[in-house]
Amino acid sequence: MKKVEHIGIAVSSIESAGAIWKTLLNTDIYKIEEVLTEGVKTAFLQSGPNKIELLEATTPDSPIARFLEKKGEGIHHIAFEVDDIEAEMARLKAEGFVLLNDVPKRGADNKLVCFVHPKDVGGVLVELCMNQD
Ligand SMILES: CC[C@@H](C(=O)O)C(=O)SCCNC(=O)CCNC(=O)[C@H](O)C(C)(C)COP(=O)(O)OP(=O)(O)OC[C@H]1O[C@@H](n2cnc3c(N)ncnc32)[C@H](O)[C@@H]1OP(=O)(O)O
Ligand SMILES: [Co+2]
Repeated sequence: MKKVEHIGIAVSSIESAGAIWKTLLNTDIYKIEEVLTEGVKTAFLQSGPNKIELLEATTPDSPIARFLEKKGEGIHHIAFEVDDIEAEMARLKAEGFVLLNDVPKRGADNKLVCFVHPKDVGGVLVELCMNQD
């Protein structure tokens, strides 16, 4: 794993949470993207080398909708950048981690992603992501 690529934050509304984060970080949202397969709308802000991903549910059965129902707004996942997602998935699987998708799937920002179950990481949902370009 190379570095933390982004921190994902579940929000009820990108409009209202975005306003808070824009003021906090003193920067604008530079990209808004909907990922239909995850049932989410994402908004990205950059703070120095760090990236914040705000996630709003777009469907009632989205992982973000379920998370908001159970836990409310807050940190949803930590994403790590990897060079070779399939190799990293194989390594983690061999180490006994439960992966939430068997093959890499399309994420936001032109990335391939895979999630590791939070029950295997002390209650933290981990995302692996790899640039597609
Ligand atoms: C935009 C694309 C991409 C990117 O490019 O960055 C994204 O970031 S997409 C982000 C949204 N997508 C996902 O989260 C996909 C992976 N998540 C899942 O597959 C599910 O959410 C889950 C983690 C398997 C949980 O689903 P499910 O079992 O159906 O939900 P429950 O509500 O029943 O939860 C079971 C259990 O897990 C705990 N949980 C759920 N989410 C999280 C979380 N984010 N962090 C920590 N723990 C989480 C939940 O509290 C339950 O625990 P118990 O109550 O103790 O059983
Ligand atoms: Co993410």
